[in-house]
Amino acid sequence: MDRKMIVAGNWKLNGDRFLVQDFLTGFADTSFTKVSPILCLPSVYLATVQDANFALGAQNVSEHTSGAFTGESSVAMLKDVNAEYVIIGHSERRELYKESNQVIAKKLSAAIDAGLTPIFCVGESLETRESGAMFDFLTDQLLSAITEIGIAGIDKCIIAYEPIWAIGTGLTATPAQAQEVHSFIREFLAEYDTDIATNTTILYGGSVNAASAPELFAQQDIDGGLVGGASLKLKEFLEICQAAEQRG
Ligand SMILES: O=C[C@H](O)COP(=O)(O)O
Repeated sequence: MDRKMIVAGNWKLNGDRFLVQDFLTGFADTSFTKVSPILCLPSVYLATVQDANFALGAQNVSEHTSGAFTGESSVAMLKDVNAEYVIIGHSERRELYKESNQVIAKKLSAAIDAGLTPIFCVGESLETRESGAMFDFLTDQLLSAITEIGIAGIDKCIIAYEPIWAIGTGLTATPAQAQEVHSFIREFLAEYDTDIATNTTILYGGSVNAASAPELFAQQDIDGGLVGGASLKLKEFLEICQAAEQRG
């Protein structure tokens, strides 16, 4: 098995340059060896980060390379400002900006072609879970990506399972609920390639905090977290990284 633990913070539309500076200072003396911390900042702050003890990610990217697409950033632009990762398919992008599985697949393709690592998000609503259609829904999300980028493309992604009902609600999936879906995702990938299934990093996201992280990260198929609200609090985010370091 070749999976490194990852803790990725997603600041969403939060933070300012002072908070960026606090994180640069707060991480300066850290020396994580088993976990890779990533911060997905609002894109305007990416270029302000130098010599960080964490990797940089963006929260979105255009599927287009250039042109009349007001407000968008291309993969090349993100690379220009040293982003190595980009969140693609977050449920907020799917819901609020109507990003379809097809558009998300094209974004994955653009990112991979440029050498950016996508953090590819999948996850169901409570309604879908309770209707019994959860695994079919997740299969559709995964399948549309594989159709575009192939299983070799998935090998270049980090997958994040984020049940929509657990995002920003304080309702964390239980470790068993999260493990069940992570295991399902790995089994789904194994139908294509067992090595890729074994080696793909799958993060859990949805109200992860310092208290819930150790038990979540102890699950066999959970390789870290995609952390929203708690990634804005330096001390707590460091504690979450530490929990992943101890599991790793
Ligand atoms: O990208 C992060 C997720 O949406 C989780 O956010 P949250 O930790 O605030 O629930």
